[in-house]
Amino acid sequence: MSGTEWDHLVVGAGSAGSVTAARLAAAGARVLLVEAGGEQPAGGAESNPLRDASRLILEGFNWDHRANLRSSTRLEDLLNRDGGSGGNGADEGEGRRSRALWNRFPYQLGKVVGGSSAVNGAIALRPLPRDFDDWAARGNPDWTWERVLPYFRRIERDADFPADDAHGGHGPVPVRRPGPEQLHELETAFRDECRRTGVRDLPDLNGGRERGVGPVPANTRDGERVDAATAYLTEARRLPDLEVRTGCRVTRVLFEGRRAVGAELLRDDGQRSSVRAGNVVLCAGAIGTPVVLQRSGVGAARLSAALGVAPVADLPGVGENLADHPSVVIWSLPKPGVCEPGLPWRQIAARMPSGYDDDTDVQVGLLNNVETTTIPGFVDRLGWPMVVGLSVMLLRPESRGRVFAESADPDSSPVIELGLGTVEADVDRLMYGVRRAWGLLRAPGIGNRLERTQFWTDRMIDNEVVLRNGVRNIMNPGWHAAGSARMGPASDPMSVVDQRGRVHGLAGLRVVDASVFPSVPSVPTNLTTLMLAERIADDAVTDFKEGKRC
Ligand SMILES: Cc1cc2nc3c(=O)[nH]c(=O)nc-3n(C[C@H](O)[C@H](O)[C@H](O)COP(=O)(O)OP(=O)(O)OC[C@H]3O[C@@H](n4cnc5c(N)ncnc54)[C@H](O)[C@@H]3O)c2cc1C
Repeated sequence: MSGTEWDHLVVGAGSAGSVTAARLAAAGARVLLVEAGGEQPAGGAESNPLRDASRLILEGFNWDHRANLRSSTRLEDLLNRDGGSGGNGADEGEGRRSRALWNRFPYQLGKVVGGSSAVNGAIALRPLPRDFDDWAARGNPDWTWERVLPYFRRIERDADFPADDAHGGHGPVPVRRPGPEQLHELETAFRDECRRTGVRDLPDLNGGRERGVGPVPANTRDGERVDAATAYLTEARRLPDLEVRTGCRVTRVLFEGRRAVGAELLRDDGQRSSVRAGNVVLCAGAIGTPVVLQRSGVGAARLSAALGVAPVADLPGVGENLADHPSVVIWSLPKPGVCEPGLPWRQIAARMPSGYDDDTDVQVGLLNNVETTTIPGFVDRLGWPMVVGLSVMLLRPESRGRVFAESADPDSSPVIELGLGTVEADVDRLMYGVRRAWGLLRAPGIGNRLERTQFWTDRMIDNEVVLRNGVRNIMNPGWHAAGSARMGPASDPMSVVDQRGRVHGLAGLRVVDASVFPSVPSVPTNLTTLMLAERIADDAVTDFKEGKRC
């Protein structure tokens, strides 16, 4: 290894990496931020498609990951293969059978400066206080609602509830909700029908209260997405000691004994190199981070052996406990003239009990003005140019999946198994939620504005068996991968990092991204990731100022 020794090497310039690198660099640390994707196109919405918050960005700036929505025996096949070391297990023996079960879902996370925050739906929802009760109950008492609230306030510049005890008014991320006059006729009808069926108004879905229907907060300015890099890195990149290196992947972390000392890099042009750093901070996301760890020998010892990499730490939780929010969307064709291209697509949502029990367990949201050409392959599946969806998202799924490297080759794809619906109660709750959403859809204010609905009929909704099968086969993830290197006490054998993001049993290595969530919160995951990064960055800055390595 040669060249500069950095104070911090931050891996991945997504939601967490942007915050972490900016905060460390502002504190005077020499920071190298390495990002596998490229820079964003310069300029506003005319030249930079990533600014357009009226749609998801699923092509051009993404990892081309494929996910299995269920689970398979593929990991067991790999581990049990005789003398296996780093091959492609799915083509052999048992693996062939598991491949037959393979259900490939495009899982296009962000691969660009800004990461997934640059391609996402720009929904800026905070979790519920009970989400953090759960984090604390899993051995993380420093992560209660009271303790994380100041960090949410630090992030936000809330235009609707500016700077009070519960909201932030001066942070780098603008948060804004549509006013009643900005709602589309379908959105007003959705809100009215929710009210009529007993769901009360909740003007602030971020205020900590659970139930209610209200406008969806978004991290947008004048309709343009404000991603984490725009919010945090624009200023920070003017600092002399922050270097952002794009088109460059970290293939593995380098260790001296049990201390991380740097990483191996692979540029898009194939050039390999290595860098040294006092601290390595993995912010490669809930898919990227566990795979880098596994290829570095940090993970289940049996997996290190199967991959043929030297074991550094036996941490079986690396890659396990992967969670995402399953959802079912009921798609309809609007009557001519009801919807318009380019209008906002997700402005109103309701948190409510599905009816499975009395728990507030689903979010039902209206997806409006959705141009099917903006989602790869969608127009072919639906055949309609413009659609309206009622989406039912399960807030706190119990099902878990996993992600693992099948080969030490950094060019091989990770195996992603989301395990959706592997716990039956998740399917049950979604079934009840779909019934609830169907009732809303059939209300005259909404139903009269729709031409027809895809797939579902009254008879199917009424039939228990048909509904269960439909839900099981139609449920999709939300691209909210989390939990695959979870935070928890060292006494929990499946936890990977402590409450300050430090990897158990190792020095010089932190994980700061959605992979360390102890459980997936009741909302899409961006704001929670930013909060987590703000909080751990505080610790990292304190260590740096005291001259300590982590
Ligand atoms: C399509 C989509 C829609 C979503 N919609 C919403 C929404 O509306 N609201 C919401 O709250 N959340 C949403 N999310 C989820 C949210 O954006 C993510 O949870 C959040 O951005 C995760 O942040 P992260 O820092 O953990 O990972 P990311 O932001 O994904 O950052 C990881 C970064 O690391 C880079 N990387 C990976 N591996 C390497 C490597 N080996 N070397 C170097 N760099 C590497 C990646 O390219 C990426 O830039 C959505 C996500 C997607 C993909």
